[in-house]
Amino acid sequence: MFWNRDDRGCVGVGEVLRLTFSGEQRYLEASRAWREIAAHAEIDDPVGMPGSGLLAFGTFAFADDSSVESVLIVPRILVNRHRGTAWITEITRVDSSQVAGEKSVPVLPTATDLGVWHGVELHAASDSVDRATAGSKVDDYLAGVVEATQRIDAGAVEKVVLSRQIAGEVSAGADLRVPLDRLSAKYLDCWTFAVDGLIGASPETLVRSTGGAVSARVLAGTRGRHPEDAARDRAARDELLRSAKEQHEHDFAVQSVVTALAPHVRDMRTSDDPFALQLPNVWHLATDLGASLGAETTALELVDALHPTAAVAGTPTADAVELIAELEPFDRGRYSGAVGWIDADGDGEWVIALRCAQVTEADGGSGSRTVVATAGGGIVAGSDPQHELGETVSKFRPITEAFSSGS
Ligand SMILES: C=C(O[C@H]1C=CC=C(C(=O)O)[C@@H]1O)C(=O)O
Repeated sequence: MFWNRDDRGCVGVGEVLRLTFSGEQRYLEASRAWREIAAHAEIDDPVGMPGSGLLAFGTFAFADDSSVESVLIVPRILVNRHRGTAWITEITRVDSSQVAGEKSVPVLPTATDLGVWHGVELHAASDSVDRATAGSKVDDYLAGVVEATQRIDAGAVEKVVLSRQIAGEVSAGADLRVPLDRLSAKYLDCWTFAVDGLIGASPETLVRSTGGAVSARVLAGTRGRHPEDAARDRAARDELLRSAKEQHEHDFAVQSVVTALAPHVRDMRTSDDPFALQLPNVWHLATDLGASLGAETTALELVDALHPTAAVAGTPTADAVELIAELEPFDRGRYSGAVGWIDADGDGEWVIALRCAQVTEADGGSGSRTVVATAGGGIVAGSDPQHELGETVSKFRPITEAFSSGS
């Protein structure tokens, strides 16, 4: 397991506890279960930093009725760093499955060079391929966008986020630290993560809650980057900042976060106007939000209040979620759900699982693993299907490049 942004993050090794959740109450059930575990844990934490002591990583499904399970995983060993400070945490489980007096031997990870990587091309499904296992079809996506704009014109929703999938196979023995290393080296403004096979680098902080301070970064509104042509790149950024359509789409996302957080926080403040966040693959309209935690609320309870924001579902939320279920021909799984960590105080950092891929367990026979990446975008009145398709291509880039055979 891996969680890192620039000079802050941690690696989790092994697994002492795995809790699974599903259904509408998954975030709240996870929060309740975690409170219970934390209350009974004996913790020796001389570090006292965000993420020190007992911690669980989690990845949650987007949809209430997803067949993909949501998990909290407590690693056996945690290796953390926070700027200039680094520490190791060992977690053991003392219950009936462990004999009294039994000694658990810490297995510290040893540094090894990055291993074999042959690369994988991720593709949308063609007519002849089963879309459940090999991505969705581009034509289905384009038809979905057309249908969505018609529904918007008819007043069914104001905004809906539609996504599509691409897929590929990584060969047996492939070292998944290679794509992770590439993501983390390139996407410095993003949280790079690997939790239960979900690998990605997300720029969107759903919520961070540490020591009573709450923050979020809301993103919606996108333009592809043109790093090879500085003038064109600047023009794309300026056009994004001026676009009434993108500002409108962004406002929905900010409003959904402000409304959901308001009952749980005090002194909420946001940046005045959206700013242009520069990532290696795209420009995004971004709004940063800060607040103080109002009552004793865990980070997972805040996630429950926030999910799904208009950046990944739409407006109004319930109608948008229904339309997504109707127009997307696949289960999103953990894409656009929350991924992050929670500690024994209930503090945590959760990002929206974007720019990511789910890697399956190795196949028993061939040893290969399937990689399914998902990306989407907000559809509002006047959205153009080809433009939206291009936007998904830009949003897939972190994953297609990280998993490619190139260096
Ligand atoms: C839904 C995705 O991005 C969201 C986050 C930022 C910008 C978005 C947009 O401009 O549509 C999306 O709301 C995705 O990356 O799959």
